[in-house]
Amino acid sequence: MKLAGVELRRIRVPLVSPFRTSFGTEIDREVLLVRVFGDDAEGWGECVAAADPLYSAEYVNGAEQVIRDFLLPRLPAEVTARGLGAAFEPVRGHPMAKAAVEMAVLDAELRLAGMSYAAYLGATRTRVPAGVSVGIMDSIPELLDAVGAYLEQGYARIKLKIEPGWDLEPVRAVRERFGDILLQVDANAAYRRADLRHLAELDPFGLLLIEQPLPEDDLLGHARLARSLTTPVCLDESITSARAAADAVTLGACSIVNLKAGRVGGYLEARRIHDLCAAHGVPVWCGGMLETGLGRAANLALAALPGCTLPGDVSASDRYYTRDITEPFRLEDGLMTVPSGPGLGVAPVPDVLRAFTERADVVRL
Ligand SMILES: CSCC[C@@H](NC(=O)CCC(=O)O)C(=O)O
Ligand SMILES: [Mg+2]
Repeated sequence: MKLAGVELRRIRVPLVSPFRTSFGTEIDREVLLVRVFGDDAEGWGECVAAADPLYSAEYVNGAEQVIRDFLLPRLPAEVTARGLGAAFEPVRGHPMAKAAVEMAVLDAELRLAGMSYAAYLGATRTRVPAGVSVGIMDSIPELLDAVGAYLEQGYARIKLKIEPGWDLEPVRAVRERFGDILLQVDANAAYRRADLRHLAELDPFGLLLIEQPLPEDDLLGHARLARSLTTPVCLDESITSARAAADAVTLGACSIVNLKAGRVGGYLEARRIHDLCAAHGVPVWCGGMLETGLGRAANLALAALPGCTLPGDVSASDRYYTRDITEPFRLEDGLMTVPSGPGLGVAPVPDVLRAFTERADVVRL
């Protein structure tokens, strides 16, 4: 399709409560939205890079600059989402920036074609079970209250953020209070090879998986850990592309993969990782980056692919936001409905978007 321009919009959305991980605490989300428009369509993309480069090397101000200065000048006159991989290839790295542009172009294309993200990606379900990510808390009682409330709401799986000093005790407390619920942990690379014996003490708790215990570039450390654990190792930050996924699985560094479009450069690469893992019997599930309803819509389409056999971090809008910029996604009977409208199937609510907007400008092409 022919694009006339791209709007870059920065919004700030408060979180319902602080979200603490091993790499820091977020109290609000500074989000970069990308809106592409042409004579016959528009499409929305959400950049998942946070304000600070703590989850990975990207950060929202940097992503915005990379999009302005290096990606938009490379947009071909006739643009397709499939063609962006080659167009953006000369730009090294910056997968979250690239993913945001691709997401917007794909949305515009699919709205024009009257096809949903779910249909395009190959979703096989119209509703998916939702897992929820629970941050590090100040006390065990506070954690148990939060987990109890999420289970009350119907979440199918609990994921606990852990770090050295907050791992065995919270897992034990949740197991003792709530029994054999689906339970997993995510360390966001907080441990080191010296901690392998300590991490093996998680085995008795029957966790679904332990997510990214070691640094993203330590595949051999994860392979050594995987050989010493009964708990499956899942990788997140390490899986930066389909090739990285193939290498991690071949090396035995993981037996489960967290799918995140922003981390791998877009939903097309995420689909390729899904297909590769499915072909080798490696379960995948859709991870999250505290997306607004725009990214949530695309993630639900991804979560509905056949290889996504574990509940994803695809929680309802109110897990993070009192007001989402789209109509809120709700959890019903423990399930999230996959949008079925053209493209993302959702769009920002204008007056809510205006209320959260800090600045916006259009880059004419
Ligand atoms: C700010 S933490 C974002 C990355 C984290 N994401 C989550 O824990 C799930 C977030 C969500 O529910 O969107 C992860 O490493 O998997
Ligand atoms: Mg993770």
